[in-house]
Amino acid sequence: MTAEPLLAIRGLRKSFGGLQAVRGVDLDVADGAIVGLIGPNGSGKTTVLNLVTGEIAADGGSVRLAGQEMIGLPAFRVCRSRIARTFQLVRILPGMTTRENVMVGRLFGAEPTTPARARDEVGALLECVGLAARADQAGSQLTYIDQKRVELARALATRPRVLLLDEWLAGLNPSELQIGIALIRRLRDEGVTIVMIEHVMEAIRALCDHVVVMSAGALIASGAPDAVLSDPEVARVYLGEDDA
Ligand SMILES: Nc1ncnc2c1ncn2[C@@H]1O[C@H](COP(=O)(O)OP(=O)(O)OP(=O)(O)O)[C@@H](O)[C@H]1O
Repeated sequence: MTAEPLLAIRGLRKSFGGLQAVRGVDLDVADGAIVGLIGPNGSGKTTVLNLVTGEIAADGGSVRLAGQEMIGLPAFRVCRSRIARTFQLVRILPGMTTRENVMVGRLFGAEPTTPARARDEVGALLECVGLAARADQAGSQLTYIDQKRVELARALATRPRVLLLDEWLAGLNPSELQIGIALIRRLRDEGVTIVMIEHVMEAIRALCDHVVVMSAGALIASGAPDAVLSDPEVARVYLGEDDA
């Protein structure tokens, strides 16, 4: 752990009408860590990501990346500040090819470059996520899993320091899951700090240095994966809501 966390979330709040979706969340993410964000459906996990990335406006609180405040910035500025994400329900550009989708990240993220250079550079990312053979295929023709790979490559193309994954491993078969786990580990080893929302506990145990649990908009537990996943209160919120 470094003295200053790379990402420091304090008192983050968001209500939708009368529903308090996020009620005062504090979270430190150390540089180089993989942090797991778990909890039952509707507990507020994706809303935290939406607040961090500027996709929706917070009611209160602070999100600092290396000391720089993100709250109040539009989403594209958060991205250029080096926070990137994938979406729970994939959002690729279906009329563009795989390569063009990833180029969008390179052209509009941090340190944007020319289209010609972006075209050359994204080749390595397509290779990294296993999409080199489908570089020129239309996004609309890709399988769901390949669309998830496109989203990951596009996020990486923006050159993030912090990568937020929203159930990126969901829906993978057992061998794809092992490949996905190895890929996330490799990204961390290459210097990307990762926060991952995930229901696949095998992946949480395999990857995370630290796990935090949300229930009804609040953090109810945090710590090392084995300790958190054996916490009776954590089991209760999952099993009680039939949601593990
Ligand atoms: N834009 C919105 N407008 C109204 N309510 C919302 C909005 N976004 C989220 N919510 C509500 O806020 C609560 C938290 O939702 P959120 O998607 O953050 O949960 P989650 O923990 O990510 O769940 P899941 O695991 O199902 O993705 C839910 O009750 C949800 O219906």
